Amino acid sequence: MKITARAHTNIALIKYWGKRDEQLFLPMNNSISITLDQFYTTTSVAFRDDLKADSFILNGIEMGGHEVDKISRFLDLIRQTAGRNEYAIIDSVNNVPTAAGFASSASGFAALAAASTKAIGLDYSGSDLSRIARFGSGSACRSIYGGYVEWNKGVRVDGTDSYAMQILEESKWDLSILSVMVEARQKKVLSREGMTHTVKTSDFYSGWLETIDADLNLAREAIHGRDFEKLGTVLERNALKMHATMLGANPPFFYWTGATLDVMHTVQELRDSGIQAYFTIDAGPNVKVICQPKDEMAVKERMQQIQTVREVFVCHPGPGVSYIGE
Ligand SMILES: O=C(O)C[C@@](O)(CF)CCOP(=O)(O)OP(=O)(O)O
Repeated sequence: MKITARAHTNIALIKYWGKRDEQLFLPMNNSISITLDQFYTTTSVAFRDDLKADSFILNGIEMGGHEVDKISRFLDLIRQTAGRNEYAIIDSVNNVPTAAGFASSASGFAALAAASTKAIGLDYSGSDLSRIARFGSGSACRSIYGGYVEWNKGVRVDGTDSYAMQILEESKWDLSILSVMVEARQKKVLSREGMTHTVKTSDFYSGWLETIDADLNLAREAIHGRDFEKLGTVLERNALKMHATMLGANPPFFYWTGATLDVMHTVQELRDSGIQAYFTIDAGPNVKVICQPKDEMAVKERMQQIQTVREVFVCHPGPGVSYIGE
């Protein structure tokens, strides 16, 4: 039976940057994110006993090699959990503008986890689904829920207590998340490699871990209190500290380009002019600018005036995973 699921991508406000267990995808620290309304992946899965291997169609193109292997490794876990051995046909469509440079692994693996568990007969939801989506990509475990989400790192060695929970549903606090796309220049260091290298070599990584609980507490208080200035201040500082750990790695590395800095300076100029806007940056040169809906138009127009900005996509808090059709 074919099952279709949809999951939306998320942006971390307090970052996941480093694993304590690479095999079990167990993070060093908790992270907090917002699920976005505009960017999502829709994935259909059908297990069939007449297939000789998994097949993976992404945006209408049959994938091969590394892409299929990644999916099959994840499906092996699903098959093992269900005690089944059939192969599957996976058909995935990313509603993420390619220019957006968004890591669609979070929405991709959350949608795949939801569709494949249901298709194989596992009735997973909530924490069960978040826990198994984590094995696809850490940040995917947060996309199971909508709105404001926290991934609890867990303390158990086997990772059974490492999964995400919703802090506040999407309809309870509307914010504007502007995805500001700039020219990508250098080869992207994937976040998985980047965080592994940082944990292993960065002189600044211990400072990151020492200050993360204070950041998490401030972010939780800000979300519960709908305190935008408090949330913006902590999320911008947290992103800068994450990127600082990379500068302390050996060899150092960084994702920013001149255009990234153009956006960062402009956001700070907006604040100097009285408009509350804050930025966060992940494993790439693009910047996400967060503001209140009342300032969205002014902030978007200012971003579009920056010569080195290619495009600006506007998002708001979005929903958790859902099933479509069947
Ligand atoms: O999203 C965040 O908290 C912060 C980051 O985006 C910063 F770049 C990392 C996301 O890492 P992910 O792709 O989930 O890694 P995986 O577990 O190795 O697949």
